[in-house]
Amino acid sequence: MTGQNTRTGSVAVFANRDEVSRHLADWLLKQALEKTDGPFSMALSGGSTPQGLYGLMASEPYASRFPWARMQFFLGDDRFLPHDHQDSNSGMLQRLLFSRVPVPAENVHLIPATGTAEDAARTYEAELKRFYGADTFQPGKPLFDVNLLGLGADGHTASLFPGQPVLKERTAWVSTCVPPVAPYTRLTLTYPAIHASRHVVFLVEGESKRDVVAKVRAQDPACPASGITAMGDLTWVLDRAAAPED
Ligand SMILES: O=C1O[C@H](COP(=O)(O)O)[C@@H](O)[C@H](O)[C@H]1O
Repeated sequence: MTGQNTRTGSVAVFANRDEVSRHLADWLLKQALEKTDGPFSMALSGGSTPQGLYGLMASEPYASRFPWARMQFFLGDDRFLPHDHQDSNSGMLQRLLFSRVPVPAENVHLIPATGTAEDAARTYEAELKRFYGADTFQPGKPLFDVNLLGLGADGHTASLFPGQPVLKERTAWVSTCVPPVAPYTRLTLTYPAIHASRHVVFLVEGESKRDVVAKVRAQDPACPASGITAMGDLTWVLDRAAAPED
């Protein structure tokens, strides 16, 4: 399965998870090194799928090659939990990546876990706006160079869950979401904030995701991931197990 469609994007399929991680680490390194006219900003996904990639980025030869001082890291979503909780995406990223590479602490922008979830959403949105330098998105000026997204078996991406009010959000950059089908209150980038990306990359692995990949690629409206668009390009990076048959 390969090909390009303006809305659903291009697809790259790799033999296994290690090859997926290696491809993405190489591609991210190239993107980061080529961006010399300003910081290289990324929104990172949580969950289990990207953990191999994060571990690889923190290992040699990648750890010595990434221009960490020029990289700015944000999260696409998190569970509203203390960062040292085992189910916190921030905690996972700290353990696997940020604590193992020389990225300046001020370049790591974790979603706050204090106050109310609503307070945390507003605080994170203000941080994104400070970084972006404006309160509204400007045409042709992405917020993120790369937005890495995962995909849940129910079609959620980031913490945009099926049937939730957050799917209708067109103004806020960050919102709360309380999915009835998944644990924890979530904070998530909204559709407009994800759209403001030079590259959106869906990273999906495993046979259990094959059907939902096919649904999203067919633009099934029941899957929140079907609503994802990008200012720039959208790419699917899959292992063979997750790739629908042609
Ligand atoms: O809840 C979440 O789920 C998705 C998918 O996670 P995975 O474990 O199936 O890879 C993830 O992309 C998101 O960041 C996370 O909070």
